[in-house]
Amino acid sequence: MDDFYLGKYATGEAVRLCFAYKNLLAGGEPGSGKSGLEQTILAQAALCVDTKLIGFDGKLVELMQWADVFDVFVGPDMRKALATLLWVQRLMDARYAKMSALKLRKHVATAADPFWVISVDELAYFTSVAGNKVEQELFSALLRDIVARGRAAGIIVLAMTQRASWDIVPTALRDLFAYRWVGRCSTPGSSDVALGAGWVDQGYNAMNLDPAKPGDSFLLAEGGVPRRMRVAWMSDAEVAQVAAFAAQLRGRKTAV
Ligand SMILES: Nc1ncnc2c1ncn2[C@@H]1O[C@H](COP(=O)(O)OP(=O)(O)OP(=O)(O)O)[C@@H](O)[C@H]1O
Repeated sequence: MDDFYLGKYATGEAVRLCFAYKNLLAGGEPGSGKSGLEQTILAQAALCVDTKLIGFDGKLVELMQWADVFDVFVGPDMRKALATLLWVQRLMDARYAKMSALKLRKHVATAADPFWVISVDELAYFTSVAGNKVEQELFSALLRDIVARGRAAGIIVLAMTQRASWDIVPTALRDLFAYRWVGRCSTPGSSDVALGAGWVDQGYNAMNLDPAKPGDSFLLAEGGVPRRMRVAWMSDAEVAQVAAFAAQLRGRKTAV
């Protein structure tokens, strides 16, 4: 989980990020390249033997190719979504109890006690479309708790959203993400919601990204300054090949 390749900075350097103990928020209008980013990350996480994966896919489109790789897959099913987050919260609490007993500040991931990567696509589906208001609020509260406390316990959240707006990504949630990525947005406000307030005024405005270049984006990594980048792209056939190999690696299915 410590050296993932995501694409190239505008300067030509490779974008490499450590995902151990780091969460990522990705926002951008439809077609801006969020799925490309998500697939690139999942393709690498799926090949890590000390990592388990949970996919939330309200649209049943983006993550279906990883269905045989996910340890838990949640489609458009709010009850399963909530049950899954409650299970993750219990796992997190149990890990904290163990860490506290062993006087450890971080969970040490092993194949037997791995990292859990939770990919949520699309955040707004579970917080404002599916289920009723009480369920949506519970989903938001559980996810916020997991993003806030999960890192040290080896639980990593990747949250994707087309709707980078304050109601979907409140500041208190956004600020918990060490990594923030924004693809093209239709308003400067959305750009700031994803990256952080004030970046548009400093010239980092995702509304100015070229809509003809999906994957063109800004990446803010841990308190730095956003950097322009282009996400690497994997075709459906390439994703299918990696997914089949990862499934085989995980003892699920024979690779094609
Ligand atoms: N990094 C990239 N390089 C080249 N082409 C890309 C890249 N990212 C996306 N594309 C192209 O743009 C299309 C839309 O991208 P993608 O599905 O990733 O957008 P999205 O933001 O996830 O959209 P939605 O919110 O509708 O799911 C892709 O099908 C692909 O053709």
